[in-house]
This record gives sequence, C-alpha cells and structure tokens, in this order.
Amino acid sequence: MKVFINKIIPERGYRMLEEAGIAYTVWKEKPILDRGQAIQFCKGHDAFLSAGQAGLDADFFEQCKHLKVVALHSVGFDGVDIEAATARGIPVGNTPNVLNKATAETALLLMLTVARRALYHHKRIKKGEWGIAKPTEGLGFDLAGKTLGIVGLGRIGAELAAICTRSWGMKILYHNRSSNKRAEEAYGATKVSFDELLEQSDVVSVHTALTEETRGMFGMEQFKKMKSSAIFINTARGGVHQEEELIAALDQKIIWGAGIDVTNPEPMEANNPLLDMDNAVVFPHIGSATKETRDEMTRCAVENIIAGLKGKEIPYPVNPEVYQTR
Ligand SMILES: NC(=O)c1ccc[n+]([C@@H]2O[C@H](COP(=O)([O-])OP(=O)(O)OC[C@H]3O[C@@H](n4cnc5c(N)ncnc54)[C@H](O)[C@@H]3O)[C@@H](O)[C@H]2O)c1
Ligand SMILES: O=C(O)[C@H](O)CO
Repeated sequence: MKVFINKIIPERGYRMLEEAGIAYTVWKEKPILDRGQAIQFCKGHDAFLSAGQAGLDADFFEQCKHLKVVALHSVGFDGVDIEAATARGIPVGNTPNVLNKATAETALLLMLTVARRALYHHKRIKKGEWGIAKPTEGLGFDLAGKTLGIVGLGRIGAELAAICTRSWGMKILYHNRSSNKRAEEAYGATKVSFDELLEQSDVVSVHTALTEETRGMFGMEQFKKMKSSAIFINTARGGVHQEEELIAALDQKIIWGAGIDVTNPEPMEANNPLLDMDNAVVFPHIGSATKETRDEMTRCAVENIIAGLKGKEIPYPVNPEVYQTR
C-alpha cells in the first residue's frame, strides 16, 4: 500500500505512516505539481494526500478511480468534485475542527489590524513619520461593544463569536442557511437576513464554504449596503468576494476597510492595488498556518489515509454517503 503526498507535511505524518506500515512518495520540489503530474503520480499509488491540489474534477477521479482514499490537507473542499468521487466509491476526507481556533484568530488579527490601522502606522514609521501631531490624527476604532456580523456561522464562525463576545463584548448577528441554536444560546447571536446583517454590522466576517451559492456573494451592491464605517473580513475563500468591486469600494470609501486572508485569484499579483491601500490588509492564505494546527491537520489527513487503505470507514469523511453506495 502506497500513498502519494503532493507537498511536504509535518514530520508527524511520516511517522504515523511508517508505524502503520504504509509506504509514501512525497513531492518536495518547487514548482508545485500541475494536475497532469499529480494524476501520473496517483496512478502509481493507492491513496492521495492532497494539500491544495487544483483540478480534482470528474476526469481526475475517472483517471484515478483505483484510489482507495483521497485525504485533503484542509477543511475546505471547494474545487473537489465530491459527487464524482462518490460515484466511483472513493472516500474523500478533510480536516474539520482542528483549525477553528487558528482561523478564527486570523480573522481577529485582521479585524484588529484594520480597525487600529496597524499597517498604516507601521508604514508611516518606515517613511520617517513617527509622531502623530494631533490627538485627532491616525485614529482607528474600538472593537469592544461593536456589532460583528458573521456570514456562515459554522465551526470557525462560532469560534470567532466565542472570542469576540467573551473578550470584546461584541454583539453577534449572523446569516446562515439554518439556525445555529447553540451559538444563539452561548453567544447571544441573532439570526438576521443578509441585508440586515450588512446594514447593521460594524464588522462583517465571512466564514461560508465557497459554493455556487456563495461565489461572488460580496460585490458593490453588498458593500453599498454596509455602513461606510464598517470593515469587511474574509478568511473563507477569495471567490466569495468580487475583488475588483472590493478594490473600488475601498478606493471610493464606500466601506472603511478590509482584511482578507484569501484572494481572488490566488496567488495575488504583487501589483494588486489592495497591497498599496492604507485601508486594506492582505495575508497570503495563512488562516491555519500555526505549527500546532498544521500538525493536527496532518494527523487528521493521515488518519483518513490509514483507515482508507485498511478498508475501514475514514474518520473525517466529506462524503460519508460513499459507504452506502459502495
Ligand atoms: N483561510 C484559511 O486558511 C481557512 C482555514 C480554514 C477554513 N477556511 C474556509 O472556511 C470555510 C468554513 O469552514 P468551517 O469549518 O467553519 O465550515 P462549516 O461548514 O462548519 O461552516 C460553514 C457555514 O456556512 C454556512 N453556509 C453555507 N452556505 C451558506 C450561504 N449561502 N449563506 C450563508 N451561510 C452559508 C453553513 O450553513 C455553515 O454554517 C471552509 O469551507 C474553508 O473554505 C479557510
Ligand atoms: O480550507 C482550509 O483548511 C484552508 O483554506 C487551508 O489551510
């Protein structure tokens, strides 16, 4: 039994595989593999541990229908044709929950950085402009006591609600497909329509998956509904916002600021106007990038591989229905 791993993973993963007696091949080179190369490697292996491999479409699963399991090194599975995998009896696994705290912390870091204009002040020092001349200059705003609107109150959204209510006394509004009664009870979160959330929030933070329904959900029409003093935060997927319209909304001061960990497309070009704007902060998709979290994500992914190769149900399936159709 052999697994193909398309990027270097934390050491813990290799140890787990060795203890389970599973051989592995790791692609350690740059550039990262293209889709065709990934398929060629998968053809010589029984399982695939995939960190952000693009193009896991119906054709991929057709060409690689011998795979016993595909383990994603992420919780998000947009870009993976789950129906096609299920149709060929291939379980696909992800890494839920273990990255909730790191990703919610990233959203909070973006909120604080934008609200307190941290990058703007940092850049001013570099330009030799240390002093703030007047008490009215260079001001940000308090997050404490403000209203946070969470779009997609699932695992990560709930973690952000927990941090922001406990430590900052923020009021939580949310927009979701279904009610999250637990979050309503635990954090006093109130379910509202998408428009109400946009109109009433001081910070709007996105935590939905990227689906056909959420793609492009934030454009000029939505930014215009937000308060001109509000901040837009996206740690979900870049495809949820329309980047040109976000740039225009920031440029025209339709909203006050934005912090994004995910861009559209990724990677972002180095000459993107967002990188020069004083009211925008961009991170290169580092939501889950802590040592502890990446270790845990690796554990989940490798547990999925080991179970899949041993013919057992994988512990973190995206398509549990595969076990009914098999
Ligand atoms: N920046 C990063 O590094 C990073 C890290 C982890 C996760 N993510 C992204 O965050 C997403 C969320 O992760 P999660 O574990 O919290 O997922 P989750 O499934 O627990 O939560 C997503 C929530 O969005 C809601 N939702 C779905 N469609 C919606 C719609 N049209 N309108 C409103 N709400 C909708 C769902 O009901 C659910 O409550 C992932 O899919 C991934 O894309 C990014
Ligand atoms: O979906 C995820 O888990 C992240 O975007 C990758 O770390």
